[in-house]
Amino acid sequence: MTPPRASQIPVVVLAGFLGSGKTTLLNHLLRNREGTRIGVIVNDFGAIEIDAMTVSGQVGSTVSLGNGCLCCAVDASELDAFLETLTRPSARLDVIVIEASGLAEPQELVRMLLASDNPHVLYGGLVEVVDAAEFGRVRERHPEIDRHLAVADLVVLNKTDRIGAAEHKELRETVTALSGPAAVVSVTHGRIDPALLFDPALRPDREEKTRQLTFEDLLRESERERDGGGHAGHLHAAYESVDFTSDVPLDPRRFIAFLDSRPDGLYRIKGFADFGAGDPANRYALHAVGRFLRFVPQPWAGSERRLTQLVMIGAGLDAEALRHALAACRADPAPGAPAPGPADRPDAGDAERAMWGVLRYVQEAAPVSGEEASPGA
Ligand SMILES: Nc1nc2c(ncn2[C@@H]2O[C@H](COP(=O)(O)OP(=O)(O)OP(=O)(O)O)[C@@H](O)[C@H]2O)c(=O)[nH]1
Repeated sequence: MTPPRASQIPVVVLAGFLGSGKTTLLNHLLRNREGTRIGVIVNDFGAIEIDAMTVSGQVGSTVSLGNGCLCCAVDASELDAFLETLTRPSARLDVIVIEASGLAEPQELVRMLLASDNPHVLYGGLVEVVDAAEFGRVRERHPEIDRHLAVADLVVLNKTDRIGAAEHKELRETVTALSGPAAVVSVTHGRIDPALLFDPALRPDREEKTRQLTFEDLLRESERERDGGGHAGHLHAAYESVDFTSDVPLDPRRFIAFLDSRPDGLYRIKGFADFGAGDPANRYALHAVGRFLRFVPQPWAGSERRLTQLVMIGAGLDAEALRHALAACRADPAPGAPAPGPADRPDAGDAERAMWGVLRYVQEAAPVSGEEASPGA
């Protein structure tokens, strides 16, 4: 039997004004993808499978950006057609990035993605790249940048090498105020940590140890040399990752209240939640990016240890406060009980009602590869 692949693929929208550094960031992701297969849709209306691009060594020049505007020129059905191709199991992609034209209204693209009826598409966030050195001038010419920042899930303040510390501080304050709850990371040359956008692939066919040096490795090597031999240490400087594990089930109402008021800067949450008596048969896979939240119930395996395991990724997170807030979401044991057990659980009706808040965000799992229509069509 073929091992099931992820049934839903995150689709990330990469936006930003002309010259802000979108292509640079995309190339950086391609060079540091660690086996993750990335599909890219660019606004010359082509869908490019990235493995072919990296192998050819033409990453930068192959992504020729047309003059068109993706969200105007590609109507919903065309975008759906590209996504349909790229989300097919045969493409074996782990993440798809749509690079929006410098002039595109990114919120249109986000709306199209959220409205897509392709069951394999999972919204992966809106990343807005900002040219730190040009922000003031761009804002004068294009006041709509405020609107773009307001809807972004992650703001990448790029080209910070071109401004001084005081200007940087002031700019961060302005951008943070405009972007509300979005995480803001400062970088040079688009070097965000790829883990902000996608997880390293856990691919069964990945030849991890024995593989040959690839072109991608060479590109990365030469980039390091250019940076003065330092390893890509700044990669990890820009974000924090906080994990939380509990063997006491979560109280669904408290957990939803936590999610509804999650702190600014928290860009992604992923993992699994155990709601105990709320749904003893399933764990709930959780995917949150920016303000977007989705649960997918998945049956517990018989022997599986019932745990809640969450990873939170963002910028400027207060790890202690987050863990504390999550600990407070745990279901209370019954008074006097030494440890929670089946007898302590609330009555079934109340437990079910408590799940209503969670069920608002539930999407049934998409079929896995074996159930798909033939891909070659
Ligand atoms: N100094 C400096 N230059 C950068 C940085 N990031 C990108 N650049 C340069 O900025 C220019 C524009 O970068 P691109 O990645 O092409 O920007 P883009 O947003 O894709 O541009 P469009 O396709 O025109 O919208 C290129 O010459 C990059 O080499 C940075 O952090 N610092």
